[in-house]
Amino acid sequence: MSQNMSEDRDDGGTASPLRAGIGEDVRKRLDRNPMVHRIDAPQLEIYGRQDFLSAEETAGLRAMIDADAKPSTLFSGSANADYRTSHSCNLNPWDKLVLAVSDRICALTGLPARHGETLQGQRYAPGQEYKVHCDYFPVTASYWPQMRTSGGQRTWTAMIYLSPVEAGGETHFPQCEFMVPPVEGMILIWNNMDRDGAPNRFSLHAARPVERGTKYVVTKWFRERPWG
Ligand SMILES: O=C(O)CCC(=O)C(=O)O
Ligand SMILES: [Fe+2]
Repeated sequence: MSQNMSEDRDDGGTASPLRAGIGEDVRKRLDRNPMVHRIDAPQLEIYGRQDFLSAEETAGLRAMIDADAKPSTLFSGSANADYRTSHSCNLNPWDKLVLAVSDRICALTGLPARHGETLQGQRYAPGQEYKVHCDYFPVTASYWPQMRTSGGQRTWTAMIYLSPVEAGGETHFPQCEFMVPPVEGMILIWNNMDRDGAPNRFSLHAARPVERGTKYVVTKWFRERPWG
């Protein structure tokens, strides 16, 4: 393999001033927002904010998910029957509510709208889960060259809980030894990169199986460059 090819392939997997700068900008912005609290995890930048959406907004998004959700696939497109057992869908980016929620996420984080992927909705019935994974792209994946030219690496993830869950359904960060129980209307925001802008293995996470109730979330993944 030529030097050039290996540089191409490794671009998303190494330290990067661009990604480090994005991390710092968002961190500074969230740190000075009194409504936002930093979750105490020394190896991971992760924040929460309660009441990010109203009950009317969460109900509206749940209805959109119920109308469109299909069995979830993995990013790789692989049919992995028991890895991600939820139902999911991309939400219509031109819908008024979806636009308002996306704009609010961008205002909170300071991240540009054009770096954000389409808001994705997800629903978990009892027993359904999303096993441990990282949201950033592995540069060894077959789809990486395509991702690299369509916005590059994923940096921050913003996820909003749209329903209370009676039992189970926590978002678990096993490398950091904590989990977040779903609270309707709360947004969780974390940086998938470390301080140097390299993929952070401490961002590994899972959606634990729902035990009782139904869990709904929306997720927005942000790229290091404009997406598309
Ligand atoms: O549902 C959750 O708690 C986590 C979802 C998730 O990991 C994702 O959408 O990338
Ligand atoms: Fe995830």
